[in-house]
Amino acid sequence: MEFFVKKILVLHTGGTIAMSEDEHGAVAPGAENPLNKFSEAFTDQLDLVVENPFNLPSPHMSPKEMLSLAQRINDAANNNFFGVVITHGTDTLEETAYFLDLTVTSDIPVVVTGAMRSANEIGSDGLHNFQTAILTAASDEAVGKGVLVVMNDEIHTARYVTKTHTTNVATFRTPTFGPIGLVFKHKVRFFEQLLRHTALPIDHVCEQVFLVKAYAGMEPDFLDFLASQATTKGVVIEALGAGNLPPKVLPSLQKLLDQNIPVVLVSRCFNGVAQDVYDYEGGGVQLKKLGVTFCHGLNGQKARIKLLVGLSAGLAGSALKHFVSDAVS
Ligand SMILES: NC(=O)C[C@H](N)C(=O)O
Repeated sequence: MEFFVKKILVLHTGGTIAMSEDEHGAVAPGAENPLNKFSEAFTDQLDLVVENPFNLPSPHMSPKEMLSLAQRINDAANNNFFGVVITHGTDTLEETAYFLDLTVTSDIPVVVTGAMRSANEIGSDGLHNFQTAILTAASDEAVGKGVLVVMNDEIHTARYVTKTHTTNVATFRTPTFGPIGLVFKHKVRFFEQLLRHTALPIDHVCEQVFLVKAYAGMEPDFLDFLASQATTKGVVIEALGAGNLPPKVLPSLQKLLDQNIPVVLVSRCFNGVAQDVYDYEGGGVQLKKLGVTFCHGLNGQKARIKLLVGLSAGLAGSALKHFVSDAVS
């Protein structure tokens, strides 16, 4: 029987996993990504093709870079790659991972990973995460699971995972649902499966989609400002509790909706799903009647990515509402 060597595309994009610490403890990128030294590590079992599309701290990442990654992955899927590993800074990793989840049209495993400690720090987690991400991307069970985030021996879905700690290596968690698999010493095990959605291929990104967090005593100024800007394409609001807002902002929401600017609501709570439960002034029942779209199950930054992808794909009106409101669609 012919021995089939799986071809894995590795895309290094920067972040702490590609950085080192200096003698004063400051962490920064160097001229060479330290992970490039380890590309040979799996060559007898896998054919690793390594590319360095950019070397950015992830706060420098934007939907334009995310789109170029999606295009490269779609291209790789058509060229006999079994899977893809992306190394990425952790600050915005969940946004890139979810963007790819929504826009990569193939079923091949796509695994995003990063590190909380840079390459030369004691207890550095980069190489281990890189290795387990490769193991996952090469596993037959990862096919058709959507984009995955592998960190600290856990496998999370791009749709629900979030960064929960500023520095701890166990920072990536999936509130409400939990991880869907684990990486054992030499094996990948899945325990759950996500309801899949159909990806939306896009060829450009419309970036003027804003994210606003609600708080006690919120004044309408910021939403009014967004409503006054001709460039505003959409607004996501992290609302209070089950999905409520201070009454003072209702006229600003009306101004946005009157201009057909979609307003999407999620909860600022760490767990749970925004719903139209309360019928007091500013409560979810009234917000829904006003025309606000409730996004079920995503956090604010991911609802923003979903709205941005929907708008970039040309969706509008009820089609956009349906796409954004259901995390599964
Ligand atoms: N751990 C990390 O990667 C954090 C870093 N600031 C980044 O996202 O690029």
